[in-house]
Amino acid sequence: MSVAEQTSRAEIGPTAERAADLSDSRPSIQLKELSLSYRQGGSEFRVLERIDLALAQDEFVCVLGPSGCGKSSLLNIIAGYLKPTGGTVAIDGEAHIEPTPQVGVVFQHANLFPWLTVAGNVEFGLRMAGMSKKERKQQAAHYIEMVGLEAAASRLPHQLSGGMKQRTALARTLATGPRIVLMDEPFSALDAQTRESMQEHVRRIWEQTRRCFFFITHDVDEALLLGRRIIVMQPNPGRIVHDFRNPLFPDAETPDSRTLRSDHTFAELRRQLVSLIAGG
Ligand SMILES: Nc1ncnc2c1ncn2[C@@H]1O[C@H](COP(=O)(O)OP(=O)(O)OP(=O)(O)O)[C@@H](O)[C@H]1O
Repeated sequence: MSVAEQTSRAEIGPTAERAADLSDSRPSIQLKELSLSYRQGGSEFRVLERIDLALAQDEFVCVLGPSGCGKSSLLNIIAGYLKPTGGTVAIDGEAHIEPTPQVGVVFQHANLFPWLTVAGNVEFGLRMAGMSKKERKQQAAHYIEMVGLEAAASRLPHQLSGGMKQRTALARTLATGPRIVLMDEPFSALDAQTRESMQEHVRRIWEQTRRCFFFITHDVDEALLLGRRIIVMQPNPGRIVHDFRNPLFPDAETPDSRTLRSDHTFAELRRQLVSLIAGG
């Protein structure tokens, strides 16, 4: 590849070049003119303003932005936990206003039931949904295997490492069959080595499931290594300032982290993203 080609590949385009518009897949989740404000004293504090976003059913989207730009608020609205002040959220054209099994969430902390084993935690939502014992055991075993925890299925949460707890949380969320999986900085409490291994797990799981993953992170490297599409937000009020396809994934192939990091464009994309997040 020529230097000119490498440079253009590393250029982050303007917001106008919406990644969603370039997508072949039909949108699964659609946010239109979304806004969120809180009343503080006598005045209004605008957290999110005019967010328009279409998420396709098989995308891996990473959301980056400085602290306080409204990333978690946006995720909580998509999850149905928070009601926007304005605008709409729709799943397959249907208004989405409250939590539904179609939207799964993985938080920074796994929040497992301490009295249930890994298998018990993964089965819990399935039991609540009325699935038969045999079926939910099979379903849970499938997802426990997917996250690589077969050998730990009968352990209690206090017998698990941080990474294992997060893998259990991911299996629990995936087992309920959501259309979209929202993840709010799921690896930020983990050490660097565990974090890298979790990134490989998530990348492989996305490959296998091809569901929409909406992944919030503060870590530019993490976004570049995982996100096929990257969204950058800015605060005051929180809005999307960039939304682009990650040029490190030019096709359907999913190279591993080492290959991606050694790509000529990785460092340049990283530099541009750090500058964008800093408001450059
Ligand atoms: N219940 C609330 N009342 C008033 N302001 C709130 C409330 N919840 C959030 N905010 C404000 O909304 C803004 C966005 O918060 P949010 O947690 O969504 O940001 P964030 O980008 O996820 O931040 P971080 O990266 O630090 O987690 C912040 O300024 C926060 O103080």
